[in-house]
Amino acid sequence: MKILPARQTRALDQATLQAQRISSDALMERAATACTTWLLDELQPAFTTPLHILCGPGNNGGDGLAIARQLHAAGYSPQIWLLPSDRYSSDFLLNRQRLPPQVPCTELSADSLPALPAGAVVLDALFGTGLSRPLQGLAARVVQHLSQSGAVVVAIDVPSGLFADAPQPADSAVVRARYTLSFELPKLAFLLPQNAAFVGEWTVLPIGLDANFIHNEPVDNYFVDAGFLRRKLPRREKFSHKGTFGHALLLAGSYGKMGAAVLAAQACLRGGVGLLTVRIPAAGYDILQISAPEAMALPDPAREFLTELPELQPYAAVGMGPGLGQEAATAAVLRQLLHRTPHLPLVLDADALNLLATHRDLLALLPPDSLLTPHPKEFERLTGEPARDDYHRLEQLRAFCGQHRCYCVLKGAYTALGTPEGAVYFNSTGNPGMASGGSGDVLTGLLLALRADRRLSPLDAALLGVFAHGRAGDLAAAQTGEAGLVASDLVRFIGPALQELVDG
Ligand SMILES: NC(=O)C1=CN([C@@H]2O[C@H](COP(=O)(O)OP(=O)(O)OC[C@H]3O[C@@H](n4cnc5c(N)ncnc54)[C@H](O)[C@@H]3O)[C@@H](O)[C@H]2O)[C@H](O)CC1
Ligand SMILES: [K+]
Repeated sequence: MKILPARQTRALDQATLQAQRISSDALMERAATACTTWLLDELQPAFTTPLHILCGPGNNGGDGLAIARQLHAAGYSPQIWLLPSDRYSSDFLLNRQRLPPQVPCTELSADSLPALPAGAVVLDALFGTGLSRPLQGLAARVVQHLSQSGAVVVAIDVPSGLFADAPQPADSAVVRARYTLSFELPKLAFLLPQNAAFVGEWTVLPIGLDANFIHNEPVDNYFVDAGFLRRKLPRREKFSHKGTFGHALLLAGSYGKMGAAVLAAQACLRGGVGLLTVRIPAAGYDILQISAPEAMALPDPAREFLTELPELQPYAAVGMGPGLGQEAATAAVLRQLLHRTPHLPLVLDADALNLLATHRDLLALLPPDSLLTPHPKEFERLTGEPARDDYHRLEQLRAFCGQHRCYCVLKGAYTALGTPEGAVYFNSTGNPGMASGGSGDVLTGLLLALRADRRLSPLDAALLGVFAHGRAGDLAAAQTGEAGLVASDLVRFIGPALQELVDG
């Protein structure tokens, strides 16, 4: 799915009205119907649950008024609270008129705020994508009042006070929603950790906005769900052989961290690689042969860490990083690798990234389309500059990928894949159970397998790998629970996760 900024969202509204020859209030009615349906189907409030709807002066408030009318028609007794303004949108006014007289409608003021018992449901329809400045005065006071209550807050389109695609000043008043119901496409703000406490659980409700417009509109950000990846992973043809899927080389492990090499190797094998050779320090030889018998072991002359780069001629892709350590001799191996692989697909992770950050001249040697997989701390070391906030980090990601012509997987909830062209793809799979040691090693191995597969573009390999890794985590957590999930469980579910992508 594309992620549209607020400005393009308004253009999308207009395009929809023209393409479908409908009035703006008809579109508002659709949006309200989608919200009402969600409330009745998912939240299922009792008829006795106190239901308050806070309405601002624009179309977000108009949505709230239309939802109130629909809830009233369904037998509920919503109470409306209006934020006074000197200007109301025309669809707000129209829906104000359409409101049955039985629905109580009160103007908010500092002395007149709704009493909100714990368990009350509050729909926040104060401000949506039209928010142009931080909330102040009465609106901020209402938000504060809401935060202090134990009410279940459902934000309509966006939690009021939250900018849909830009940071707001620290300490701004923003509604803390339990649920956010957004229309058609997700907002960038929903995908950033700094906004998690405001957005809560978010859902996108389809309201039939113009698909043509969405298709043609250029954007910088994408949300990657299963539909987005449909048919990107080709099935394995009957007459395919191991050459089709490539021979990968993995450089990994050091004394005490041989497990990282094992996990990455197992993930690469489960990722469908044709052949895998693993370069490990000599002390890792038995460990690897026993725990990943399908892989060939190519031990380094040194016992505890890597000191020599093997011949690269046989390989379709090279991965380096898991469990490496940061010895000077290993840094020299990375240097040789970068010098000798101007065209080989590379996947770099963990200590390979830390070595890049401490030997910064190496960054200039990265072959185009290299794939880097840092977590935020490693990414900060790579850029050399702490991010001011999540939006700044995204700008750093775009700049870094553009400057080094690389793909960069910034790991976290909604892992963000940056591309050399400046796009960012947010992943939709995965769960907090994956925030534990070894998960990253598994991702590296899986990505290495997909980069060795000559049928896939660098972008598709990265998108598919990140998605399947998270999906494997979701499948595993269904059995182990989140706390009990360990990286080896991810390995077991890579196969099923990839198969789902093939089967669509
Ligand atoms: N996107 C869709 O498909 C649809 C969206 N709908 C809803 O419409 C809103 C956007 O409506 P809009 O009228 O443009 O903006 P708002 O309601 O968010 O409010 C604008 C209103 O408020 C003033 N304002 C802005 N910031 C502040 C502030 N900090 N303090 C006070 N006042 C402020 C501004 O000047 C305007 O007057 C969208 O989110 C959806 O909920 C449609 O219903 C249909 C489809
Ligand atoms: K809102």
